[in-house]
Amino acid sequence: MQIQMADVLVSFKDRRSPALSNVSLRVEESEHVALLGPSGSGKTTLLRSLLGAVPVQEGTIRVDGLDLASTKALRTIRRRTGSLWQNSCLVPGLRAQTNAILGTSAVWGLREWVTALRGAVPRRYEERLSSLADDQGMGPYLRARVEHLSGGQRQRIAVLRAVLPEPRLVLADEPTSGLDPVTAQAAIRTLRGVPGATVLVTTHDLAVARQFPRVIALRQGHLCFDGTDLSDQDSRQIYEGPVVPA
Ligand SMILES: Nc1ncnc2c1ncn2[C@@H]1O[C@H](COP(=O)(O)OP(=O)(O)OP(=O)(O)O)[C@@H](O)[C@H]1O
Repeated sequence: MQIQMADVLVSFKDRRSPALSNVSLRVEESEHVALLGPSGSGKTTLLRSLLGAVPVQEGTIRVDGLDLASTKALRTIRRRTGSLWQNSCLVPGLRAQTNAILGTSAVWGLREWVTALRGAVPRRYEERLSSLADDQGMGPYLRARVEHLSGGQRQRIAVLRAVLPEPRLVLADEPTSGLDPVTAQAAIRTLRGVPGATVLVTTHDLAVARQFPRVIALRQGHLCFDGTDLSDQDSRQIYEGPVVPA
């Protein structure tokens, strides 16, 4: 899906400075973008704004040409998006595999609900889930209850949940936090493996960001970098330099 943000301002109540200031950017269909920036610079807010989850006081956001100011457009975009957030909320008491398929529930029929409620995986997702889980090293844990998984294992189940419906937009907020380098690599591969999807991933890991064809950075709510190659000097500027909007 194509994303167009024009002069977006997001300001939270009781905050001195806006979380996003005058942000304009365009991301093309199928583009894969890493979003960098110091803690509190507005990365999560930017992702959330694409799902209408934060108050946008000024500017416009269009996803797939649809203006997110419309509730109907928002519903459409949310249906086509797979997302993963920090402290990804998995449903306790359910198996990992049930959590992993939950993102597909909008299209389940009665038989699939019954299968899922029994803790099994509806047939049409079995093969894809098993192959994605194996790639994440999660095959042996699919039948475990999520509260018996480690933080990193839960994170990987959240990755599976985000991509299983084959969304057209993938939004992932720090998907590699808490993962070892090999597992982090697998998580990024899975998130970027949805055919044709536009992918936006926030990260604090420069090595992860450098794997993406495009990197965008925020500093105190302003866009401060947008490019294809992130040099060491660029990264120093993003984290330590003065706030100069791109
Ligand atoms: N719901 C909210 N209410 C009030 N302030 C908020 C809210 N969400 C975010 N903020 C503020 O907006 C600013 C940007 O936050 P955001 O979570 O987008 O940053 P971030 O770049 O994702 O940070 P991190 O890397 O630490 O996750 C911060 O100053 C934060 O305190």
